[in-house]
This record gives sequence, structure tokens and C-alpha cells, in this order.
Amino acid sequence: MAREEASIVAQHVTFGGIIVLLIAYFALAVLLGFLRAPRYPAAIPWVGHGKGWAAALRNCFAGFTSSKRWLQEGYEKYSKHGKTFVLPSMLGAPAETVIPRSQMSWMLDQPDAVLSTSAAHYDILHGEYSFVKPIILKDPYHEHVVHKNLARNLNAVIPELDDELCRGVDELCGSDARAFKKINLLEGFMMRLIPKATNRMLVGEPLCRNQDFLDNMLAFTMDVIRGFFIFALVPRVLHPVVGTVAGLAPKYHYWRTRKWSLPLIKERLEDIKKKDAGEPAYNEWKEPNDFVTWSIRTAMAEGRRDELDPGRIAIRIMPINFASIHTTAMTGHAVLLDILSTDPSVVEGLRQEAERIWKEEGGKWTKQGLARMYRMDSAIRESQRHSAFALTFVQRKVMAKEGITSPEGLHFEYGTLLSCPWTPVAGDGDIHDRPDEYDAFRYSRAREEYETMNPEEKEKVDALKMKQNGLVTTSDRHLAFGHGRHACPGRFFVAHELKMMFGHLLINYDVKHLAERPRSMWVGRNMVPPTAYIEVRRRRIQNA
Ligand code: HEM
Repeated sequence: MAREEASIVAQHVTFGGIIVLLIAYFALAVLLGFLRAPRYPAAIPWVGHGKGWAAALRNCFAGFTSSKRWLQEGYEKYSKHGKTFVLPSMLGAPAETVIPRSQMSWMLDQPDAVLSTSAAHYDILHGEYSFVKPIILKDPYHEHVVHKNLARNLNAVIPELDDELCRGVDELCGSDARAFKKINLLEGFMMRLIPKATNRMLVGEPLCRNQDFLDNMLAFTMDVIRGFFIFALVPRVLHPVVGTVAGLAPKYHYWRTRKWSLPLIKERLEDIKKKDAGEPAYNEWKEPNDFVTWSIRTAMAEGRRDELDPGRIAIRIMPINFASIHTTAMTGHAVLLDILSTDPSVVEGLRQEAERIWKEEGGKWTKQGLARMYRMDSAIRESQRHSAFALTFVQRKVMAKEGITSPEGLHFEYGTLLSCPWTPVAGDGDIHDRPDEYDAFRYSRAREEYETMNPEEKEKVDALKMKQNGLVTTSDRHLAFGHGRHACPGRFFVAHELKMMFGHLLINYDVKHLAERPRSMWVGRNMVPPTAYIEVRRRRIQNA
């Protein structure tokens, strides 16, 4: 009987039938998504195919290929005249209300209870499903820990990073001084080095080099990124169903990392307890300067007993890995492609600077020395501008139940997602001279000149303005790390990390020039990096 029923069903399932079903499914899903979305003020303009539910259906597919162009059009037509516009949603990704630069300080001045970064991240990153437990992104205590501790502990972190990165670069690039070695830049170089360096700061050695721990950590970050695409393809109304299944992979990979991280965290908690109790055996014990210690010390000082649970600390390591690894790897990838495909004098200029400073600092990387790497600083910042990897940054969600009214007089309802345009600002000829050109030393020329001036000459220069062109100094024209009080707290770490990594590479290796920069592709609001290779050979002049 069951077999007969199955055969009847099979006879009625035709290709045409499946297509009709799919169209009906997407139309219904778009309609439901449309009904659930916050209502927008009537006066606000939309880019793409406009507003209304028929337009929403077209936008949700066209957005995958056209979002970059739509954002640029909206920027020219509205943002540059101080007006807000809406970048339409794509299937699972919500619409973004794009705020012009002229209103950015108003937006950043709003308290978190009115415009929230963490609530925006929770929605965008699918915090309900992707980070093991919803509480992790709902109450992002790990972010608070990083804000409070990372920058002030950089002096202690730098020698550890120096060791990890120089060792890592040498392992990957080898010691052959005759033949060039070809390495896949993203998978074989960045994604091998960055996780180790990041985890040296998070959990210290030797765990930062434990391959099983790193593999599962990377698998977790890939789960979250895969989630972006899965959720983007699935209508919002189905997210609870899909999320329950998609959330199993990050849970599994967390469980695999915790096998390694949990014993370390438990031991650290014990050690700190004994040290604080004044046990004589701990007189000489110095607590390691890493994220695990910072989490414990911060939670103890703030009376957050929930954050002293070893399992909770083990989960908190995951989103920090997520926030660090891909952003840094994508940035480093873009920098190397940019500097290797521009005039060869750029690599030479960067190498000279790195060699000089490394020697001046006695053959090691120091905070003071890294702060003087103006050319490298500029080359990285210029790459973030020229080869941006996201259309918008500085996302905020309206949390005030009554909504909020902008200086333009537009009222945004609870739940509206606000953001700031990045790629159009980065490529704006009114802000940057020759915006299409990768000019590695765009921000360092004035600084280097300033350093050669005598005191009287220096007095005539607006030094503060010049220093604002540094990699870590965010502004409404340098949004790669966000801006305002929620700007990336990892950027100081990243600046040191990338400078050390590239410095060591250029001092010790010849890296072949690229005739052409491999082209990136945009899918929706994100850049997909090209597959690219570098060719390296140990330099005969041994400086290291
Ligand atoms: C090149 C690498 C990186 C880039 C481009 C980057 C970019 C960003 C951006 C755009 C934001 C949002 C800021 C805003 O909404 O205004 C952010 C937030 C954040 N980043 Fe990074 N990031 C990088 C590396 C790191 C690293 C290495 C860490 C940790 C060690 C980190 C930790 C965080 C945290 C905790 C936040 C949330 C801050 C908050 O909401 O208060 N990031 N990052």
C-alpha cells in the first residue's frame, strides 16, 4: 500500500511542478519577510528596484549581483547631498538604511539602548544559532574583555607575537635560497599564520599551535561564514528551522576545541585562586598575559560569576577567533596582492624601512619601532581603502521601542538596521586624490617629511591632522575598523601583527612581483577574495 502511494506521488512530481512550487515558496517567503520587516518612512528613497512587495521579490535576487552598484548609485544621488536611503534586502539579509557621512556623528552619539551595535551583530551574524548559545552574542562580554585589556597589554603581547609570526613565516616559506616556493596566499599563508598568532594572544603556547584545536577553531569560523550564505538563501521566516540544523556544526566544533581549552582554563582558574590566597608555592608564579587571564580577572573584578564558569570562557574564545581570523587574513591577503602588483619600488621601500627599524631596535620588533613603520602603516591603510571587503560598516539596530528620529526628520522604527557606506566613501574623488590608484605611501609621505624637519619647521605643520592618517585612527573617511566607541578594539593588535609579519617576510625573503592583481568578486554585500599565489625565496643576505 505504502509503495503504491509513493509511486502515485512520484508520478505527479514533475520538473515543472517543482519550479512552480519553488516560485510559490519564494513568493510567499518574500511576502512574509516583507510583512515582518520594520516599516520605513514614506519619504525615504530606495535604490535597486525600489519598495513595495513586487520590488522586494526582484531585489531579493538581484541584490546578489547588484548591491555594490546600488550602493554607489545611492551614495552619489543621496548620501553626497546629506540624505539617507535604503539598500534593499536580499532573501535572508535585511534591508540597510544607509546614513550619510554628514549624520554619522549623530548616529554614533546615540546610547546603546537606542542604537545598538551588539543587537545589529546578533542579527547579522545569526547569533541565535551560530555561536553555540544565544547568550554569547546577546551579552558579548568577550568584547568588553577585549576593549578593557588588549590595547593596554600590547607591550607584553608583542614579544610573543614576534616569536610566533617569525617562526610561522619561516616554517611556511622555508630556507631554500635558490628556488622560489609557490604558496597559496589565503589558504597556505594567511590562514596558517593568523590563527596561530591570534591564539597566542588568546590562549598562549603551546595550545596556539595545537593542530586539532586550530583545525576545529577554523572549522567553527567557517561554519559561521557558511551560515551567512545559508541564511541569506533561506527566507527569514524559515530561519528557526534551518538555524536549528545549521547550528549543530558550530556546536560540534566548539565541543572539539573545548577538549583542549577547558583543561587550560580550569588550571588557570585554580592557579589564580591559589595565587590570590597567598599560597607560598605561587609566590614566583606570574599569570600569563592572555585572553583567558584577562577574562578571569575582569569577571572577578566586576563580580560576574557567570563569566567565571570554565565552559563559558571556553565558548567566549570562539567569537573572538571569528572576529579576528577572517578579517585579518582578508586584510593581509589584500595588502600583499596590492603591494606585489604595484610598482616594484614599493616593496623595496617597505623592505628598507623594515630593515632599518628592525636593526635600530636591536634585531627584534618593539612597540616603539613598529610605531615608526609609517610606510607599512600607510600601505595597509591604503589597501583597506582601495581593496575594501564589505560595502557598509558601522551597523546599528534601532532598539528604542518608540523608534528614533534623525536630524533629517526621518523616523526609524524599532528594528531598523542603520549602516554607513564604506566602498563609495573609500572610492570618493572628493575625499581621496586619484581614488582608483593604489598609492601605497599616500599617508606616509607627509609623515616621513615631517620627521626630517627641524623644530621651527615642525611648528608650522598641523601634526595632529597628519597623525590622524594612521592605520588605527578611525574617522568618517576611514571606516575599515568601524568608528566611534564600538570601533574595533582589535585594530591595535592587527596593526602590530601585520607590520611584524610583512616586515619579517620582506627582510628575509624575495617575493616575486605580480604582473597583474587577481580580481576580486562581489557577492551581495561582501567581497570574495581571488585565488592567488605568492612565490618566495630566502634572501641570501641573512639579516635575521
Ligand atoms: C584587519 C582585521 C580586522 C578588521 C578589518 C576588523 C573590523 C571590525 C569592524 C568593522 C568592527 C565593527 C565596528 C563598528 O561597528 O563600529 C569590528 C568590531 C570588533 N572587532 Fe574587529 N576587526 C579586525 C580584527 C579584530 C581582531 C584581531 C580582534 C580581536 C582581537 C577584533 C575584535 C573585535 C571586537 C571585539 C569587535 C566588537 C566591538 C564592539 O562592538 O564594541 N577585531 N571589527
